[in-house]
Amino acid sequence: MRYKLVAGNWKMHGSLAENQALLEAIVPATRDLARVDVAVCVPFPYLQQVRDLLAGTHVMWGAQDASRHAKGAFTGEVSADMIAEFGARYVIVGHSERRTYHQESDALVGAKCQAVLGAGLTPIVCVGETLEERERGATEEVVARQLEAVVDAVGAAGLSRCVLAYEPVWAIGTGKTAAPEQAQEVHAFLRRRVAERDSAVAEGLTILYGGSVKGASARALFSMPDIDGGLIGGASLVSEEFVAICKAAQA
Ligand SMILES: O=C[C@H](O)COP(=O)(O)O
Repeated sequence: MRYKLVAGNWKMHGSLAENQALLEAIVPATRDLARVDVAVCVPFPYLQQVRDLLAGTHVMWGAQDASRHAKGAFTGEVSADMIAEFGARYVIVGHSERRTYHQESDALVGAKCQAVLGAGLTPIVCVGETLEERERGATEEVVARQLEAVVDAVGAAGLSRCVLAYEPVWAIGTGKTAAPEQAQEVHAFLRRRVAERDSAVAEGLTILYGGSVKGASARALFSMPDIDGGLIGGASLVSEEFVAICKAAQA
């Protein structure tokens, strides 16, 4: 049986003082959960602080993006190796905010995924449809295309070292959580698509749901057979909410 994973995506939020207070609340409150992994993905400048605060604790941590390049004249870019040097575990790749605001293509997301795996880190690869795409019945086509770009880049063996996150764009930061059955349908579809390549990889693949998850909505989502936890935005900045979500993920 797959473990659950609850990963906070702080996005562009935080300060040294706020991060410390948040982590000091989250660490003890999530210490003894059964079969739940907990992680936070933080802005680059806070990697060192988070490493120091989380050293020796059960809470894992990571970044929110990485360059496709290993090194070179790429002003403003941060390589996966640099992130790995801090001792990170995860890097979010292909979040819809990067696809939309930074024009990241499916091919670039695949290349970034490859770079992250090459650094020995675990990519949390995001896929998801816009409202317009859902309304015209293109959800499966869109997430399949996004998934295939990753599999083309890293193969089924590479995918087995990734976490997948289904994040319907219309549910991100809007307060409109997908209904558990609605999310389950897409998660099951994604797992079936992976199974067409490799059934063992599909069975072992952790697929998170992201999009306005709150303490109150988490348990119903996480009780679905193909939903293995959550990628949490806004609620990961509020310790009581994030802890409630982590508790809802317990077996
Ligand atoms: O990565 C997290 C997702 O974008 C979800 O964000 P949200 O929980 O604020 O809707």
